[in-house]
Amino acid sequence: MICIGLEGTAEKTGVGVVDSGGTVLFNKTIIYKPPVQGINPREAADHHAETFPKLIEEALKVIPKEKIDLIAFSQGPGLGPSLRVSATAGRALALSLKKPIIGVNHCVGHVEIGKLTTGAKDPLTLYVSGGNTQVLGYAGGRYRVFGETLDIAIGNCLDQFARNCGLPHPGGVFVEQKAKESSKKLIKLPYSVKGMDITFSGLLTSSIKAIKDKHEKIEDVCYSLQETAFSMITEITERALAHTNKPEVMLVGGVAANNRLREMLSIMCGEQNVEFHVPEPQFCGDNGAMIAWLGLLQYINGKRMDIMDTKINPVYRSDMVEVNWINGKNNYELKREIPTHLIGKGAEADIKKIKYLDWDSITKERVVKNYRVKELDKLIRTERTIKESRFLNIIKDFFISAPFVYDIDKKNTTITMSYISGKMAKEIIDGGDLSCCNKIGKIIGELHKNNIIHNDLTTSNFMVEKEKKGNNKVYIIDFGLGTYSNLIENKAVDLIVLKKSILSTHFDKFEEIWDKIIDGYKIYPEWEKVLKHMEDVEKRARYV
Ligand SMILES: C[C@@H](O)[C@H](NC(=O)OP(=O)(O)OC[C@H]1O[C@@H](n2cnc3c(N)ncnc32)[C@H](O)[C@@H]1O)C(=O)O
Ligand SMILES: Nc1ncnc2c1ncn2[C@@H]1O[C@H](COP(=O)(O)OP(=O)(O)OP(=O)(O)O)[C@@H](O)[C@H]1O
Ligand SMILES: [Fe+2]
Repeated sequence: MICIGLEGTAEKTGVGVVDSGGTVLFNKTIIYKPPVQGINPREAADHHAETFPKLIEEALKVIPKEKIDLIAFSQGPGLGPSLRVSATAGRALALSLKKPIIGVNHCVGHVEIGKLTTGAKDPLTLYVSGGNTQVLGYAGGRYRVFGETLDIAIGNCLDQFARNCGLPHPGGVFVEQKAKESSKKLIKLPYSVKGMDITFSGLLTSSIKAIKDKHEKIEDVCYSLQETAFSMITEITERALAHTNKPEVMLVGGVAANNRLREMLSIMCGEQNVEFHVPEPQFCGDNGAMIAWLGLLQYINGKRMDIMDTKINPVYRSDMVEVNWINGKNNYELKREIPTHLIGKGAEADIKKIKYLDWDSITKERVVKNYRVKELDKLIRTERTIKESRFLNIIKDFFISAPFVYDIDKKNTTITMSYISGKMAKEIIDGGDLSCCNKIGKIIGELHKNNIIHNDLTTSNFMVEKEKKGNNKVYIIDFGLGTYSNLIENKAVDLIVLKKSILSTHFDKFEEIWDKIIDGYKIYPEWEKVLKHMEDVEKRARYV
């Protein structure tokens, strides 16, 4: 079976032809370059209208039209005017060739072409492009979003920065070039990570200010912007890896072309002992082959679409797609392995069990992250070690259960603390016992009452110990990203980070878990305000 795929979600027009054996028979992309300002959606759509007929004709010269069995097009997400042209081109082609049509999700297309061309089987995928920044992994019939940007995409950040500084489009390419010419002076820019999620708008504003107000050299700002932004995305990928224990990482999307980002991820994967995959450049950015391949996967496994179903969807999320082409709970049973001398290995730290005096204890050592430049790495590890030990001490005043800090070694960024003999809440919940959820909510309510924001709330950061009476004692751990704030906004984001991690990890029991957590959270008198504000933040962001 042979499928022709039409890609036109933004400013690139792509046509690809793929057969059901996974051979790419044709793949060509033409990019519309806006003259000065950013992409004008109408002009991009005009570009598609002009370019699709030419590219389709070219493809059909290589693969005669009689051999085409299926037409696939990118249904979303993307810019409305662009999507409408690609859908119209798809429908016209399907009618004229009298063949079936299928609309596919662009983001999942990136993942599937990546798997096809790299051989990755069950990767945690970092998808970085002009419109999206997501950490995706397959679980229970869908690609789950473990982490994502809470504001703009990384590619958009690089493009907007470039535009503001007079560099051409696509900005990412020119930022990479300029960064190479830098004397490697690292300018301090906001490093904003919230658990497995991330934000870029503060980083964008500060980078532009560094040029315009502080008159820093553009090469040094490009270098610092790359080092900061890519360290942030590598960190959230590593955190999602520690959370999911996937055995492979794959990098896809237009920004995957960046050599420094590839280098960082490859170093991180080496240190986590998991495989790293990245497709060849033609399959990193938007392309027609990815649309054709995903169309084939869905069609062969029984998905059918009427013309009526081919309406575009500009906010089509990756986790909305029902995956009908992967069998079983997980298609690949291998898991990331933690070295035997450790009891835990998170995104930041190695956890070892030791005896301190006579007590069962652990050391949490924030190990050197070789993917980050040394000065940034040292700063982050030191800051977080100090913060974590402070918060662990402070919260004792509020009767919140957490490990006792016995010792801090700032030089080696290591904290010695009491050992909690229980299991992670994640495992307990996975086992069907939700009795810890209410207490989790209470702990968060107590923190927020005292204006403490955790910033990494996941079910891996709560531990549950069974007490003799059969009760559960719930502990909170891992305060390295914590901050003080009385802003409802920050409390809302704290809960959104938790909500999204539960949606991706405990998707089949989400409602039940969330209701119990919110029930507990109601000990915080302003809970209603926070929940209301969560809705506003969710509406404002692109992820709903
Ligand atoms: C929805 C869809 O239209 C959108 N597509 C998209 O963003 O095009 P894509 O080809 O995947 O990525 C383009 C982005 O990739 C960046 N880019 C390209 N080469 C780069 C490089 N060497 N370094 C950094 N960024 C680079 C560009 O600056 C631009 O922001 C998406 O996938 O989100
Ligand atoms: N005091 C403790 N007692 C027992 N086990 C612990 C303790 N602290 C941490 N662990 C185990 O080690 C794992 C990793 O710890 P922690 O979350 O503090 O590390 P991290 O590197 O900061 O994680 P993250 O990936 O969230 O950044 C925990 O999920 C837990 O299983
Ligand atoms: Fe894309």
